[in-house]
Amino acid sequence: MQRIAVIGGGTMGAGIAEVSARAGCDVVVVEADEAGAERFRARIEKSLQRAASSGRILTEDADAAFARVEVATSLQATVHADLVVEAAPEVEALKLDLFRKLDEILQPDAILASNTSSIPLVKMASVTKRPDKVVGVHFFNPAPVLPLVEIVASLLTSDETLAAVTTFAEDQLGKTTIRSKDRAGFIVNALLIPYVLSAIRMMESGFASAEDIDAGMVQGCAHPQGPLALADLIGLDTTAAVAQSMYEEFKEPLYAPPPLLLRMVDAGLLGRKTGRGFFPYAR
Ligand SMILES: C[C@H](O)CC(=O)SCCNC(=O)CCNC(=O)[C@H](O)C(C)(C)COP(=O)(O)OP(=O)(O)OC[C@H]1O[C@@H](n2cnc3c(N)ncnc32)[C@H](O)[C@@H]1OP(=O)(O)O
Repeated sequence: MQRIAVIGGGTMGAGIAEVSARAGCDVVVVEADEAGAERFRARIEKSLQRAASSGRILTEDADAAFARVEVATSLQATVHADLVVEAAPEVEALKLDLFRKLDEILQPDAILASNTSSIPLVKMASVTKRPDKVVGVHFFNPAPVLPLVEIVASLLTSDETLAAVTTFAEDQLGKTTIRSKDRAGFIVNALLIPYVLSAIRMMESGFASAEDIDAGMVQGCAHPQGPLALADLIGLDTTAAVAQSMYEEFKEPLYAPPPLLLRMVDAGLLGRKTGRGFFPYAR
């Protein structure tokens, strides 16, 4: 697949655009407005510079990847895409609206994928006239670094669509794929989110400090970062949204977002992206 469109140039969208451009694809990123487009440009430029300065890619390859990425503020820019990856915020109404509009714009054989981590794919498929071409491709943050992509089939996804996105992720992007059924949280978040929520409850109850909880998992279990730093990386708004979707699907109390997490989201303490979450970050 050569022409890739990414909807949303936030943390995940920018990472997906970067890995696609580095793989030689022509990428168009659609942002809501010019300010969002500017933020996206700064984000991808910083990440490519980081990859080049650490020697992971050559400077000329980083420059070439940057040149392959175009930014637009209208969905119409996706008209020639072979594959669209929607990476908008985890808000169901927003995603359904995007899928409805994209379905009208795209060529009939284009695949419409979502990077959702928790919203049922079949709901997005059902608002289009191409439910067989709607599929989940779930990347992990930071997408340029982590090798995994979860491929999620809804009850209506065709085998051809699954094969096409698996080939794209594995052969073009060089990622490893795993397959999940269309259940809130899929494989990784179904395991990860209860762990992160347990750490938040542990802190909220005064059981241990944020520093000690994270040190416990980094020093005691060799995790690359502790659960609270990880929540800050994922974004506390995204963490709460994923937890809420999983809770709504399974009614399992362990999935319910704890009050501290909800209050931090209300306060705009969203983690790395706002400079403060469980820990402070230089911006
Ligand atoms: C909720 C969603 O639906 C699903 C999810 O995304 S769940 C979240 C999954 N993510 C994780 O679990 C992340 C776990 N943490 C990690 O892997 C590591 O801590 C980390 C990669 C974030 C940082 O690694 P660490 O060694 O502490 O820091 P650092 O040395 O700065 O970075 C390691 C490499 O990653 C790169 N990197 C780190 N953050 C990056 C970013 N945001 N963008 C691009 N590259 C990044 C660095 O350039 C560095 O590359 P190099 O070794 O070639 O120079």
